[in-house]
Amino acid sequence: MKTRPGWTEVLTCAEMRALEQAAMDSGKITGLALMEAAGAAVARAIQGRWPLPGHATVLCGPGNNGGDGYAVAALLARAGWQLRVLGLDNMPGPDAAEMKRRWAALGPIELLTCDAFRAGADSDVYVDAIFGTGLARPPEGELAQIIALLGGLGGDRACFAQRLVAVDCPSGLCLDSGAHLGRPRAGDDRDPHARLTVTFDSPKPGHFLERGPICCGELVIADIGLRQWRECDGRALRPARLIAIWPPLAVEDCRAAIYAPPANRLAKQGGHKFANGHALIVAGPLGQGGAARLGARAALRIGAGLVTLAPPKAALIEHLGPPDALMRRGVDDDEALAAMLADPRITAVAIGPGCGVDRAGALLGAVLASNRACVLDADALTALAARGFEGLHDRCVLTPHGGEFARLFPDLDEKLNGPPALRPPRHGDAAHPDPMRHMADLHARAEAAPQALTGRHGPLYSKLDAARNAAARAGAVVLLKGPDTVIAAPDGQARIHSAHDIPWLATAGAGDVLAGIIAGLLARGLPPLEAAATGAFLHAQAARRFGPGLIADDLPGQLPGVLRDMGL
Ligand SMILES: NC(=O)C1=CN([C@@H]2O[C@H](COP(=O)(O)OP(=O)(O)OC[C@H]3O[C@@H](n4cnc5c(N)ncnc54)[C@H](O)[C@@H]3O)[C@@H](O)[C@H]2O)[C@@H](O)CC1
Ligand SMILES: Nc1ncnc2c1ncn2[C@@H]1O[C@H](COP(=O)(O)OP(=O)(O)O)[C@@H](O)[C@H]1O
Ligand SMILES: [K+]
Repeated sequence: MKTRPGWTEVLTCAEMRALEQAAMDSGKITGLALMEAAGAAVARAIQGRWPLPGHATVLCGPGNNGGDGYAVAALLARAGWQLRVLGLDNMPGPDAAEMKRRWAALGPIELLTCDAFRAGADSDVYVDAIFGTGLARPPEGELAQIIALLGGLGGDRACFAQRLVAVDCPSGLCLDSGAHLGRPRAGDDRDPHARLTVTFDSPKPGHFLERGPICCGELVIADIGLRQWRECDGRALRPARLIAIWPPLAVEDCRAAIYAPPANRLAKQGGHKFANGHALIVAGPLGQGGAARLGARAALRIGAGLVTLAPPKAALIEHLGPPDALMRRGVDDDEALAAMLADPRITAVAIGPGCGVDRAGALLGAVLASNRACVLDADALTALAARGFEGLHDRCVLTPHGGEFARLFPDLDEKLNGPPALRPPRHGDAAHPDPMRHMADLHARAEAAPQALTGRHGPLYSKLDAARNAAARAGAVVLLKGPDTVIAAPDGQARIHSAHDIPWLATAGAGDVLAGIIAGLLARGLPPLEAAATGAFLHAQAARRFGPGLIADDLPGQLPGVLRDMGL
């Protein structure tokens, strides 16, 4: 999946509806104008990729997504394309009905059935405008079969994949979760794969989560004129609570995050190496030191002023090799660790990689009691699951992969990975009687009670819901790994980092490097959410820069190049 560069605010489907409604209720823009803008954006995207007019088949569903489809058909026809339009005989809302009427003045509408779809001549482009953000339950009957046909059922998926343009999303995809309603969460062969997906105003979580990046193809985010309703005196009306960071965070964001002098005690240290913080990486017993060394090397490379590796004394001998910049100090028990952490110049701790569950369990109390910014990974997470969350605080970053997440939050994992249960619609999911007020309410509620918004979700429980619930329960930042890494803070703020483009990052030890990068950034004084999000991004950039064949040892060495590429 490709998107335009820069960080991008993400809106849930309910928030998108509220925004659209607020704009329309202002009286300054109509729903029809928004739909015209949406149709024009899709037509432009098609013409940009297929410059010569050809044959297009447009499949229009029962709602406004279908309305967009009729608008696209009319624009392409006027540009010289040969159109075949299939639609339903329902009565859509007024804007979609107007678009349908406008198309009907230009050409016929065949009934959208499997037989009709199959019977038609081959097209250069297929436009999927069946369902968008309004999908509320699994597609059934004819429409489900047509969606399966688009997915290549009974034929060659490639037959459509390169020619399928999705309006907002490939139909059947839930744009709040990235899963397909009514189908296995892991996906199957019937998921339509688009070459191109054009979405409006902002991406939705489902474009980045689970099956979304695989099924959406290239993602185009089209401005349809809603910006001014998201801003008030230059401020976002709604705080940026959910941000996607794929591909690059804007370089400026990254620069600010990494090199702006942190407004904390570190600044008092002037240009001294301590101004860049001191990270302590706890290591494990003899023969298991590699993971912690990977993390320590990464913490050094990302710019922590000092990094100390702390194995048991008996294992010090294992760490005699490079890097020479790394300091080593034996730490045998919690008392020794507490004594070490009495030094206020140690600004962050990472514990877990290669630590051993028993040692991690024995040392965890001292780490948490020190109240330091810390990363809890690997064995520390297993120990935490056994010990309970007491002592966690809002400067802790937990970095579980799926298995560790299941140990820590079994009920949330069950909701995420168990049989999908559709939720009933909730307050705020439907149009609000006073949408302008509704947007202002969203803003106020987010500031006053941050958890209020995190309960707003789509029909399926998503990875975003799971990470947010976990962070709220733990009272710490949770970074839930995977090709779609979700980072959530206890106050409901979240980031999604999509790494679907770098499957080679899933290699032994990559997580240890990530823990080290985050520890290094925490040591430098970044707030936990930013350290985790920026760390996930830089980690992935290192993997992108190296390319296939990557082993975890290669990642720290790529970091200077990553920073240089960003002009840092
Ligand atoms: N929200 C916005 O700001 C804009 C939305 N636009 C378009 O409008 C779309 C959303 O429109 P709608 O809310 O009408 O939703 P959709 O067009 O996605 O479809 C929902 C319609 O299908 C029905 N439906 C839902 N699940 C179904 C199922 N499983 N089987 C059969 N029928 C089902 C619903 O009752 C509703 O009528 C967006 O995806 C986008 O394409 C654009 O026109 C521009 C602006
Ligand atoms: N399919 C994938 N594509 C890209 N990145 C992935 C994929 N699966 C996992 N990752 C990333 O690879 C890293 C693996 O970390 P982890 O599971 O802790 O491995 P380890 O314990 O071996 O270090 C994480 O950063 C994770 O987000
Ligand atoms: K669609």
